[in-house]
Amino acid sequence: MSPGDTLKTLEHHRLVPVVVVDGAEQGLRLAEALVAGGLPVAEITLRTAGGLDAIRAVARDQADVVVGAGTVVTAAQVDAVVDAGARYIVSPGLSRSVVERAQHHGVPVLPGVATPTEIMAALDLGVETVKLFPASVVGGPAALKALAAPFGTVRFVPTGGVSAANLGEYLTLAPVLAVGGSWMVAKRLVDAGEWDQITRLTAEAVDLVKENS
Ligand SMILES: O=C(O)C(=O)C[C@H](O)[C@H](O)COP(=O)(O)O
Repeated sequence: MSPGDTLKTLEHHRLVPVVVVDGAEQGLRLAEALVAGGLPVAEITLRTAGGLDAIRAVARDQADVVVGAGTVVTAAQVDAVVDAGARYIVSPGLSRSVVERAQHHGVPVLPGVATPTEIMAALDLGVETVKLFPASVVGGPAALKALAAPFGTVRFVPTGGVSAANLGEYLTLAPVLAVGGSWMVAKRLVDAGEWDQITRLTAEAVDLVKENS
């Protein structure tokens, strides 16, 4: 899959579940639960020591799932997650070294931005799809609309505080490629092995995306 195709797949699903898992086994179970809910997409974060193993396991055993790496903050982590099979990289902020390392590997990178200056820095680096983070704290859909206005080519993936209650407000905005969020894959559900509940919440979210697209 080319870098452009990966972003097209995210745009097709319009929803990126932000996942925190302890390792390969939880990662695989969670990916199965997401697929069962109709969403073959996962951003597995490096917030846990087992995140990298989970990315590797899902990339190897569940090739239909478009697996990306989240919370990537160093160039060395970019190397590690690409080696593990991550197809896209998400970062909480904008780091030149992370972006350039991802570009070196030919893997799409979504740096986090919260200001016009950061959007311009992303454009300087040749990045036109960014994560708005933390979306609810910087002002939610109204902030996204205002930030996007001067930047006609930029697409956004608002993340942070997105939920079933407000995803429609984001998805109806043209510059929004997809939304990111953790509500359907909450860590407490993962730790409790509530895979059916995760599937149910995922299916509900997928339906909401359809209603709002
Ligand atoms: O870990 C990272 O790299 C992040 O960027 C943070 C996640 O995107 C948010 O934790 C998701 O936000 P919630 O849906 O409000 O939980």
